[in-house]
Order: sequence, then C-alpha cells, then structure tokens
Amino acid sequence: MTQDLPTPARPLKIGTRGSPLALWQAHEVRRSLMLAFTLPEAAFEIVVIKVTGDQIQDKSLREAGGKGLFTREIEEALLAGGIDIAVHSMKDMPVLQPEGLILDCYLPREDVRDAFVSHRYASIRDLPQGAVVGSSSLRRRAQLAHVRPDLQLVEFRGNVQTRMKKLEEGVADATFLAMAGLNRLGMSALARGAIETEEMLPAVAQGAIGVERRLEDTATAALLAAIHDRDTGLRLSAERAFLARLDGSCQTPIAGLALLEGDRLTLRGEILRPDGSEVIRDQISGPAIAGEALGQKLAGMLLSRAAADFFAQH
Ligand SMILES: NCc1[nH]cc(CCC(=O)O)c1CC(=O)O
Repeated sequence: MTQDLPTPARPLKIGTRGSPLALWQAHEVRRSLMLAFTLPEAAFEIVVIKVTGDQIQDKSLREAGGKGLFTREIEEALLAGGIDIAVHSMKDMPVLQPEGLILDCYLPREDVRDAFVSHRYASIRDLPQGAVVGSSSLRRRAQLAHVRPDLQLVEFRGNVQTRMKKLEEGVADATFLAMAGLNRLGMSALARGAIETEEMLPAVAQGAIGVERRLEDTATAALLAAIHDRDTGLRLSAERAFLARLDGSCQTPIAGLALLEGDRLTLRGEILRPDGSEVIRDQISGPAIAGEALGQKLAGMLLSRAAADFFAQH
C-alpha cells in the first residue's frame, strides 16, 4: 500500500470543473485525503477541465442535452489518464458511468435542502399573487407551480453572483439555490431560509460530492475507500436506483430523498408534470443494504400510478 501513496514527485491528479463550487469540492477531497494519509498538499494536483455545460448561457441545459454536459470532458480525461480522480456534484451526475469508470466514493453529505432566496420575501408562502420566481430547474419549477399556480416562472441560469444580480435588478422576486452550495461557499446568509424537505423534496443526490476513478485503478480505490462515507453511499444507492428506474431524463421533474435510521432506510420520492398540475409521491422503508431494490420498487409504485400521458412533452 505505502508505495502506492501519491508523492510531490508523482502527485494524484484531481480533475474538476472550474466553477467556485466545483473548485471548493475538489479542495475538500484533497483535504480529506491529506488528513487520512498525512500527505502534504503537494502530493495532489488540481486539474481544471472546461466542460460544455459551463459555456452554455443562452439556452436551458435540457435543450442543450442535459446532465452529461458537465461530465463528458472530465470523464474523457479520466479514461485517457490525464487525471486520476474526478470530483463531482452527484446531483449533476448521470446514473450510469462510462465503461471503465466507477463512482463509489462519497464524502459526508451536506444539507440536502433547497434555499429560498429573496430580498423582499421570507418564504414561498409570503410571495404575493403573481410574483415572479426565477429558476431553470424543472423540478423546482414544477414543485412551485404545484403549490402556487398563481406565480410566474422565468428561466434563471448562471452562478450564484449572476442570479443575485438578477434579483437585485428586479428580474425576479425570488429564486432557489441548494443550501449545500451556499454552505460550502460560505454564502448561507444569502438564503432567507432552508425549505423543509416536506415542502420541497430535493433532487436525487443533492448535497453529495462523489469521486470517480478508473475501474482497474486499485491503488486509487484503496485511497478513496479511506474517505468514503458509508451512510451517504447507502442513501445515494437508493436514490440513484430510483432515478435510474424512472429513466431520469432531464425532461421529467423528479425528486427523491433517502434517510437512514440505524440500518433502516426510508426513501421518499415524487414525480411531477412539468406544469405542476399533478404530483405523484410515495415512500418506502426497508433494510439500508437493500437500498437499490427499494429505489427500484418505489419508482415502480409511482410509475404504476402515472397516466399514459404523464411523461408527454408540454
Ligand atoms: N445544478 C447545479 C448544482 N449542482 C449541485 C449544486 C449544489 C450543491 C449540491 O447539491 O451538492 C448546484 C447548484 C444549485 O442547485 O443551487
């Protein structure tokens, strides 16, 4: 094992996107590995990789092609050996990894909740009739439209700073962000409040950081095993199996959250029509080690209640 540890002469290359949040997450993985193996910072090299998704500002991501847009270039670098590990926001990850790669290392999960962000109003409930809310998340738009069909929705993309500027300019009265991202960047003061998961069920894997590697790279597997958070792994297995069974295309608003109590797991899930006119939700409990089966079963339960046109385009 010892001879496999990275050194300043042969550093472990950590691939990441260049956004402030992505960089923070890559540094966090480095910090965890440094602590676990008493390694110096120089035993790691952070490699920033440009991804298609970051360059698209003028159209919504689902028009442009969805989740893979943030990962393709990074996974290509991993397969080609240009980097040794890739750090991801698990919320943005497709449920299947390319042949030759594996994602089975998760850091302890952050706050899973969405944040309500507004200069003028304290909560969804406080928004006046017809208020304008900015969001490009299909899930958040559908969930909001379901409880407040009177509100107006506008597309809202870009980083936190861009979105805050839009709020200041009055483009919208409120928006949503993940608490996890705000907490990590030390910007939780921007949130008027965290929205409880009973009110807005988060996206599958929200708040979780995952580390991807080459399947045959056993030395790196041993490194990552030391920083893996088992509880987060169990929860994400259930949530991602649920998403996979629903064929988590970006066209369908889907939310899912697993909670652990001892070795029992409870998974809540919901699917919505994009216009919020209908929501189908349920939950399932069972042994935590059976998370994948629970996820698949819950997805089946929701699908069996969905009319034939539920997933039709709107
Ligand atoms: N889709 C972008 C994205 N991917 C992960 C996070 C937040 C951090 C996380 O959930 O781990 C965000 C921003 C947001 O939704 O506000």
